[in-house]
Amino acid sequence: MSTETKKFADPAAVASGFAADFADWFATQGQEKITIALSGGSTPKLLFELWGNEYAEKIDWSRIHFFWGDERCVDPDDSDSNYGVAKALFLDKVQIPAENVHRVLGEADPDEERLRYENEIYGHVDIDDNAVPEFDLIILGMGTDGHTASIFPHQSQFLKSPQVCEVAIHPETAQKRITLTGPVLNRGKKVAFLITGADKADVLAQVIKKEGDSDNFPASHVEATDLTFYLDEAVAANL
Ligand SMILES: O=C1O[C@H](COP(=O)(O)O)[C@@H](O)[C@H](O)[C@H]1O
Repeated sequence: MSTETKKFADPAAVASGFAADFADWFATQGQEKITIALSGGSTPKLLFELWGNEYAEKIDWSRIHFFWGDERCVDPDDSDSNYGVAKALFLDKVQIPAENVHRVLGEADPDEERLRYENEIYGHVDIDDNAVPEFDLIILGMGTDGHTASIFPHQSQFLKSPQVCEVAIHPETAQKRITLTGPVLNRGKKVAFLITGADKADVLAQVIKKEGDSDNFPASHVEATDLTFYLDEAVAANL
């Protein structure tokens, strides 16, 4: 297992640093089809803008199949939709076949969609001996409460769920979400956290140092074999 921490001056530098590493990693991938789970929220927006502009012609996007680590149960054109954000900033700007974009149907019944999405994942992603999907790359974020994907502290049972996806509930808004579970996050062949902002510095230090309340933060339970934290100076202040 290798865990690396990379620090950058600000959120824009985090996005550029990750995008550059991503391009290098992509160049080493021999397989025709590459499976990637994207994160949502505010942090990856700068990355999506870079991919949609500077990297539009630099990557053969047609080899990539995109999935989502989590999605809010809203219409795809709702401003809360993780898919909607990626589509507007990036997917609409690059040459990628529509069939390579595997969005969670946020507008569907969550319990039915959880199962449909699991099948969609099984149709494209390698699995291990225990039928756990192994994405080539999973990009994650972390909330101020230590949640990752949509595994929140009050639903930490999803960290060990035998399912591929679960229906999560946001602790404050009660918004339903579909999330990949802990075993799937941990089986990602490569996992990258992009985390920025002073308001997450305290929690991040506990997550990385495995101190304090770290056990209660879902992000601290991601233990993939190839794990990298891309951080800005503000969030890395207490490391
Ligand atoms: O709700 C979510 O939160 C986390 C962190 O988001 P951020 O806005 O603090 O960057 C994100 O990773 C997840 O995908 C998203 O749905």
